[in-house]
Amino acid sequence: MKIFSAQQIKNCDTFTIKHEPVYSLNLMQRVADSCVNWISNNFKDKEIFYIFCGNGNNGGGGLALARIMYHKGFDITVFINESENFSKDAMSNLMKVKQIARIDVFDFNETQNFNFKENAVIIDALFGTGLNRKANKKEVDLINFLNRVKLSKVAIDMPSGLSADHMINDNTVIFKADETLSFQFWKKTFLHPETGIYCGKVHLLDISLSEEFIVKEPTNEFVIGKKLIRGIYKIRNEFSHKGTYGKTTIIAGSFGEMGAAVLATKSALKSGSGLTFIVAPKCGYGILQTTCPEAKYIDGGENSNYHFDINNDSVVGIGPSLGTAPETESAFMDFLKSCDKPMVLDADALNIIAKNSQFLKKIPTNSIITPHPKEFERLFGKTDNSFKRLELGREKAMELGIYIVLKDHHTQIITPENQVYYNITGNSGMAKGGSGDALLGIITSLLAQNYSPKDAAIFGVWLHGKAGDLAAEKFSKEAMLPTDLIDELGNVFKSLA
Ligand SMILES: NC(=O)C1=CN([C@@H]2O[C@H](COP(=O)(O)OP(=O)(O)OC[C@H]3O[C@@H](n4cnc5c(N)ncnc54)[C@H](OP(=O)(O)O)[C@@H]3O)[C@@H](O)[C@H]2O)[C@@H](O)CC1
Ligand SMILES: [K+]
Repeated sequence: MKIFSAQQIKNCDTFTIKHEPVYSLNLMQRVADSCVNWISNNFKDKEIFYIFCGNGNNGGGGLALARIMYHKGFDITVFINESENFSKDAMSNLMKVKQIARIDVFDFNETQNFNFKENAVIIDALFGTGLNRKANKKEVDLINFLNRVKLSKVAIDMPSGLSADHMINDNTVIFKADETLSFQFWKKTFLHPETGIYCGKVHLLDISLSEEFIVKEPTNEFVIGKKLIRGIYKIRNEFSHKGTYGKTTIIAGSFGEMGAAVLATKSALKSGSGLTFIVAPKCGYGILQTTCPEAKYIDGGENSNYHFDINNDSVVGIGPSLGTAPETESAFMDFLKSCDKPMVLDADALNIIAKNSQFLKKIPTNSIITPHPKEFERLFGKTDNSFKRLELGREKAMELGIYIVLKDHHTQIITPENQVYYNITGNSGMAKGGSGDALLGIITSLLAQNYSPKDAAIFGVWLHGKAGDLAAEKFSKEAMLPTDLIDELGNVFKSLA
């Protein structure tokens, strides 16, 4: 799914209006209809709606929504800024609302003394993608006031005050929505933690904008959708044997932290690897042979790994709980110098490289690194926010010729071709030690099965999140464990096949 900027979305609206063709007022009606459908289906216990409408087309959509909802039997009150000029389509919808005697229309000034009823819903149709200035005092006061009212809140297209494309300033005032009903496309700001927090749950409504425009318009930012995953996923060939599905070698674990090796190995086994090896210290031998009998054990040292005796034609995933003992560090660096095949690196493998940054260039081209924000910072330096972090990630992925899986609520896969793929599967139940180890196992296993590094990273991150969602459904976000996530991988594969 492509991510477009506010300007590209505007161009898409204009193109659709011209080429479908459809009157802009009718497109606005379509927008409102799609919102009414969603609201009728999802707010069955709500009757009273307070709709706050701006003067541009976001407000115009809100006014159309007010009329349609009124005719469906909802109790509607509208708030507007009477003193400002309205866009043509907003004015046309305002006139229609004013003809309905039973819809009360108030000025924003009257909000503070208004008696809001319980169990009602506030709808924010103040600003959408068109906002290109700071909100004025009247608007800021209104948004601040609405943010204090304790009712359910729905934003139309975007929470008002948010930009579609950019990070916000500390003093920006933004409507805080529980649900955001947006049209057709994810906006970049919905996907970053500092700005996405204002959106609540995002629901994309299809308003049939021009497919021709969408296909042709270039972008280098995407959201990973089902269609992309279905294109990547390779059904297993029945005429095959274990050699068909590659060799995976996990290098992980140290004394007291053998769980990381178990999780990474199990994940590799459970995501289809033909043959799986685990290089781990002797102290973990019993644990690994018991928990992962399908994997072949390779001795990596006494209490930590310091000789990496790997099968040359296998794909390596290295790092979980490797430790940073001096003998491990020097063995790892020798290993890195000797490799030219893409591998997957996480955790202590990245921490060791961060301490010796000249080794960044030794990471084989087309490898995949999977840092969380702190590991990213250790590797590449501090940035002010997640938008700047992503920009730095793009520079580094291009410079080093590697894939960076930047772990976050919406993990970003950054390619050396300067593309970014945001993942939207997964949940806060995965914010637990061990989740990253499972991700390393999955991605390494896919790479070993001949998925390209780009596909392995995208598919691996998506699978991991999807399995996490199934585990959360079963056990709750609080109680689910990375082990439960690994157990759900099978159900995700079943849903794809
Ligand atoms: N084409 C369509 O029908 C479609 C429309 N869609 C919907 O429209 C939204 C974008 O609408 P948009 O560009 O009008 O700006 P919008 O986000 O409301 O910003 C608010 C500020 O803009 C200004 N303002 C702008 N024009 C003005 C005017 N003529 N007359 C007066 N003011 C005007 C004004 O600011 P000011 O002039 O005071 O600086 C206002 O405060 C989009 O998010 C989506 O909801 C789509 O869903 C689908 C197709
Ligand atoms: K809005």
